[in-house]
Amino acid sequence: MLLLISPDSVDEALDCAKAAEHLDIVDVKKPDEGSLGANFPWVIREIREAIPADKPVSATVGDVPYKPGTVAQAALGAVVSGATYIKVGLYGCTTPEQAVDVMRGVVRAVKDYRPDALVVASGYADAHRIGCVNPLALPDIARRSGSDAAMLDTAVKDGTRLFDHVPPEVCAEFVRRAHEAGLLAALAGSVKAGDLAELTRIGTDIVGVRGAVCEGGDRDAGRIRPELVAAFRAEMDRHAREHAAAVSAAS
Ligand SMILES: O=C[C@H](O)COP(=O)(O)O
Repeated sequence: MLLLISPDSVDEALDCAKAAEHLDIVDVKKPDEGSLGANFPWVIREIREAIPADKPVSATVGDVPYKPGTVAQAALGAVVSGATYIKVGLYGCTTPEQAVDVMRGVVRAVKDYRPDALVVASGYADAHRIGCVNPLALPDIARRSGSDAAMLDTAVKDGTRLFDHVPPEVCAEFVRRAHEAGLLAALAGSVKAGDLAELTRIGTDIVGVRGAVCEGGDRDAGRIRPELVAAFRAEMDRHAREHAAAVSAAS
């Protein structure tokens, strides 16, 4: 499982860089503009320059409306700025057809510019609170649009978590559908170290985290701490070892 960490500024990304050996993807966002709020192009560029070249930079394009042209242009901005994971939060899409429309535009805009960049179609575990597409529709939306990954995060950061809205067995079905479609499955939403056993067991490819690696567990007032990133990674590695041992004992 890969660890994606979301700094909100160049300063925080520099703290991520201090823990670079413990993380896999640096995800640029602007949390004060929403769960998948988009940051400025120059921030993406500066963060790309600040972190080791072997660590991919991801950028969120926003909690987007159903405006395929606008979103495709924003996604191009993210990839031109140096991100190679382009994450789109399908906030304003109320049907899978609308979501596929948006993501097809993004895939074309991104891959015409940089064919090796990965496009991530993100829905929300708490979709019922905001009226957007159902979490389990995401793998098919990602497949139909030519995206590379399906993701879930939470839209409302009020302390409720991924598993509060989409229980582990439903997340397992999400991962199963994503893999069946040949996609990566990414999960986030106030994930804590205590969720890692389940996330590992169900075969999650990427776990996205912010609050759990911020001081005081506070994604807004706290700042990402390198030692918390290292501790979270140690827990991930422990669960990976335990899971591998259990699988081999059962076979
Ligand atoms: O993509 C990951 C998100 O930034 C997760 O943030 P969170 O762990 O604070 O919900």
